Amino acid sequence: MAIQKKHGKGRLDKWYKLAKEKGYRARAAFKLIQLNKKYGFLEKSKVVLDLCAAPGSWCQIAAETMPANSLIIGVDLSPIKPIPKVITFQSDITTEKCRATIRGHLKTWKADCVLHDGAPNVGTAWVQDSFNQAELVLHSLKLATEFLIEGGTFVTKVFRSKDYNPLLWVFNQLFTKVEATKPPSSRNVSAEIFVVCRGFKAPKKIDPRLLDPRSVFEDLADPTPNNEAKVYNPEIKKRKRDGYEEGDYIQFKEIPASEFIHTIDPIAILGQYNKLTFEQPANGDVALAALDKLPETTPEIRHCCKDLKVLGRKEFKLLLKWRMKVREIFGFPSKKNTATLSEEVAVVEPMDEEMQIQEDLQKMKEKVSSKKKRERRRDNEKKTKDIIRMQMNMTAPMDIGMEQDGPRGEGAMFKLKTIDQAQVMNRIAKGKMVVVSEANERRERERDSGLGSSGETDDESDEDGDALETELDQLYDQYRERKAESDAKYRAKKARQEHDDDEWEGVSADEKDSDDDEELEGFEEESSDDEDDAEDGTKPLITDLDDTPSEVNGLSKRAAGFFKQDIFNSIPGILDSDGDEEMEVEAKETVVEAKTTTKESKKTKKAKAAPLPADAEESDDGGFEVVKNTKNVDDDWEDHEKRTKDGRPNIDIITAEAMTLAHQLASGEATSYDLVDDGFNKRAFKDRDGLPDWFLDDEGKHDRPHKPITKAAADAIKEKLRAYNARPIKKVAEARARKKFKQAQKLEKLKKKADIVAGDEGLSEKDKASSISKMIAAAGRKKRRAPTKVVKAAGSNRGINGRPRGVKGRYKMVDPRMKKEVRALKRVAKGKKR
Ligand SMILES: C[S@@+](CC[C@H](N)C(=O)[O-])C[C@H]1O[C@@H](n2cnc3c(N)ncnc32)[C@H](O)[C@@H]1O
Repeated sequence: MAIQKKHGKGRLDKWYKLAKEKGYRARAAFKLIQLNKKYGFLEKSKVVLDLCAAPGSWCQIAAETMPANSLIIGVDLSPIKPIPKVITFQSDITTEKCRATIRGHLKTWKADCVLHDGAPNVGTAWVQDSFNQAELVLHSLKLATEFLIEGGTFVTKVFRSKDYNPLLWVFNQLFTKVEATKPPSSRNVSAEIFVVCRGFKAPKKIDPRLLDPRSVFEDLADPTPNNEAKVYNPEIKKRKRDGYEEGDYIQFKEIPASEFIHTIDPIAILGQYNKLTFEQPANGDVALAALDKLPETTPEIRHCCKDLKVLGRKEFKLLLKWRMKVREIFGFPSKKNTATLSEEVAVVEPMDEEMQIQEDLQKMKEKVSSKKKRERRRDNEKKTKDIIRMQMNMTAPMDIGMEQDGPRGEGAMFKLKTIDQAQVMNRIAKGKMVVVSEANERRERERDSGLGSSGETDDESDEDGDALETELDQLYDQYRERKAESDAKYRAKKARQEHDDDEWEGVSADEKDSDDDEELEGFEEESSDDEDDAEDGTKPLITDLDDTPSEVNGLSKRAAGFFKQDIFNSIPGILDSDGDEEMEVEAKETVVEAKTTTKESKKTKKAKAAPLPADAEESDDGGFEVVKNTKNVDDDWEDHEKRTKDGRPNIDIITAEAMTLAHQLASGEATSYDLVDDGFNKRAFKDRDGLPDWFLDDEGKHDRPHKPITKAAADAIKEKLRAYNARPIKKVAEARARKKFKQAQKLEKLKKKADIVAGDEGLSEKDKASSISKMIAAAGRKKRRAPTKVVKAAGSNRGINGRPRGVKGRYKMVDPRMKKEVRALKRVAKGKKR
């Protein structure tokens, strides 16, 4: 029997349990049941030969299904425990002895059906096994051709490997109908498939080559594996249900790091293996030892080598660069070497002067253009970094480009303008990371054109690295895209991210639309988008900055911006708010945004919801419209909440923070305005656009204001919780109450009876006292339960389910066996011996 992990995942599935229940020796029984259900070969057969039959579940099914007095012969390498109506013996089906034994059992009969469910023992040494599955199938087919009757059926298990097609071809030569099928009980992860060959042609002579593994399987030589495709195009990688690839049975593969240096296809190694090892083999590896000692083999490199499957593009690049360096040190041919070599070998003919000048000119031109491109790339990278920094609140938008334009940042605005021409600022204003991908795209285009980073550089040593990077970037991107196609989790994550982005854009529907447009339209068409935006009234960030007058009411631009916040609107004299509608609109949006993002501000507003409307309506011009908006949003969800009779929201205070807040409000220590103010904290206005989820999740844990709590509030909450916990469970409380009620009823009855006895004039005082005490004693006595009736499970009561006829009250069914068992148990308990 094949060695299988007894408790492996999925091993104890429903078929396994069903087989146990039904008394079949293996879950494989269901495979034959299902195959037979589809093709119905067993019912028609009188003689069946089961090759590789241990432990014998197929024989069991055959014995169950075939007509009475059928002949069933089972053979296996492993012994098979006797099965009624089945002849079994132990033998190797590939041997002559086995063939002779079968012949002996069959005598002159022919088999109607030959079954084969064999699998070479799959253990650690399966690879070394002399017979692989396909060969075993061919051996079983050989026996089938010898013992099958004309028109008979051959059922075999085949593994979907490169040998599958040749096998099918052979079957088709010998049978009229060949069908491959996978019964439902066969595990999806298993590469096995069953081929049912019907209508044996029984040719008088069979070409021996048809049954010779060498000639059958040699035709399809292993195609050269495309390892690069395996790494970057996983869609052509076989799925797990097809089993392991031929000759590739190990999941965890490691290879000496020296091999990685040696190989001409390093990407293949990175894609195929899990680990690059520095461990010395038994017979020693000088190259590996040298590699291990090289200073270039840094701890980081070693770390990367430990698990190749978790590496990203950066680490792959690192390893490839390391390989190149080491190859140079070892003197292996590299691109550089080859170039110099070919230069040396090539016979250089002297050029005439004009050609020389032209060539120099061309070279200079190329140099200049590549330099420009490099600079542009650097600029883009810089900008991308700046934008990310800005989005992470590490820098203000005004700082962008300052480093490039000198300490005073005079040219910063011009730099921003340059960005604006490319509609970058628009996107920044919308809080998208498109800019980043745009920069990437541009870089991509540069690479595609064969220039950019892969072009010539001043520094020769960069050249190889850049080319490598470009190539790797492209391959890695392809790889990720393909992975995304096959990886549902990744797709879902990506979709979620995109969805999140949309939600952010959703602050204004127009923005969303225009964004969608942007994605559809090309880069050059984007200027029209800008115009649309301007029409929509959504001003790009750069225009806002320019539009702000340098002095407002004698305040500087920044100071004016600060005092334009809503909070100062109600204070007369700070800023003339006339004509500042735009700023108000912006402020409103910001508040709504802050509300949606910050749970804290939500909570605060929830607590404060009731008194707000009055305040909000009080002043129209003081920027309280913002609060009005807020209220509307709050109302939506508050309507769903329960309210008390006086219309106030029914809020259960369950945290110490909320209790402190409530206490402060009640005692007048804090006002509702303070709560609103608290909502406008530094965290409320954080721009979280484009930040990775993991970062936001982590930040979310700590990035919220910690409200102070008072000891009294904490004690109050504790007390509240204690009271909650002290409450008994409803059912227990009900039972207790019922018991109490019954007792009270009993007492009442007793009192009445005692009164009657006491009022009886015919009784002496002594008699009265004794009868009352008797009554009390009787009431205190527990009612005796009616004894359990013992019913013998015999006669009409034998094997019945439920209450026997004519028996009321508690009963117990007994049978003679049970009596004996109970007695025996008692004896054992007493320590007696029979
Ligand atoms: C999956 S099990 C068969 C299960 C069987 N059909 C049942 O229903 O119980 C595969 C069997 O093939 C047997 N086998 C493998 N190579 C064999 C060989 N050369 N000759 C005979 N049996 C072999 C193994 O011993 C193993 O018991």
